Amino acid sequence: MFSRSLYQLQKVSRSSRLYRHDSSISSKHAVLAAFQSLLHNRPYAATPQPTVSVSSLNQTELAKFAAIADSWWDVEGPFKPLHVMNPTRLAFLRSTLCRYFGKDPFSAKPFEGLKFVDVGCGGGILSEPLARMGASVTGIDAVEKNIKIAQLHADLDPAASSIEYRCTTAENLVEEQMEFDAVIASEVIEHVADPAEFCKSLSALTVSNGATVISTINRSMRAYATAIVAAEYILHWLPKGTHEWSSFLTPEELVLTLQRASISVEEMAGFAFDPLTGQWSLTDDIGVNFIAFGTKKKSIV
Ligand SMILES: C[S@@+](CC[C@H](N)C(=O)[O-])C[C@H]1O[C@@H](n2cnc3c(N)ncnc32)[C@H](O)[C@@H]1O
Ligand SMILES: [Mg+2]
Repeated sequence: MFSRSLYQLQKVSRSSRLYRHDSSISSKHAVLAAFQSLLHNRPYAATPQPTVSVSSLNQTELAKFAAIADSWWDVEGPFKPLHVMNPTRLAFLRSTLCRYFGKDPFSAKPFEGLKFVDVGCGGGILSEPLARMGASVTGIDAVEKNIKIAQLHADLDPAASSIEYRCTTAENLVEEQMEFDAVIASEVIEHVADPAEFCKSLSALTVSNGATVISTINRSMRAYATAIVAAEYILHWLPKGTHEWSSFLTPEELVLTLQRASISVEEMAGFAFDPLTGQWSLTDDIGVNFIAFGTKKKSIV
């Protein structure tokens, strides 16, 4: 019910601005720069040749998380939306990953025997339940304070204390030649310096025939109205300035970016918030918050 065929997504992508042809773009780097400038709504300059960033770090974004790191486990604090969204994203992860890896979704530890990395894990809100579901979890974050808080919290629960937390980046783990059955980056890609390079790192960390899962916010007018204006300025769920609308990716852009990084998106779902119950649920509507499940097939390059 929640799946969308890649064919449908590609059809949408073909009509999107990512496919516009510019004859002044000749080299691979220039194409990448043009692609990035389109993603960020920044003007594209053909010369001089840009240096391709190898770091996913955006220091301004990291400072925002460092400033509120003490509140990761305050369920009424600035990370409340992540706490409330947790059961819904876990339902998607349980269903897609169990189906893909041939695991029983109804067992107590459905992810037993699987190695996951939670990239941009923050205080470990997602890493902990994944570990309790049996996965061998590595949680990484670029902010040292986040990792310290994640470690302290995980130490309170023997079922979560197996998580290996490290203050590092996806690209550093690639250099260490680490690989995982599933690479998960939830609510992170909208905060990185270079989404295309970030996706390449996530792909490199994914074992051949493994899975990559990304959740983020759509660059839609509805997302501007709800995820920024309502959540930050009216309801004060998040500190003002948490999100930059221009840093969001549309689902079509995410699919294309992952495809260029050898990850084929096979399933997508939206998250819908019900203001009456205060709960999130999975939906076909990917207009605001959405999550994509992809796989790394040997044949795609
Ligand atoms: C919105 S939080 C999401 C936390 C966690 N994934 C969750 O959903 O509960 C984004 C996190 O990504 C981290 N982050 C941002 N850019 C990063 C990067 N380039 N590499 C690693 N972590 C990064 C931030 O420090 C922050 O903890
Ligand atoms: Mg975010």
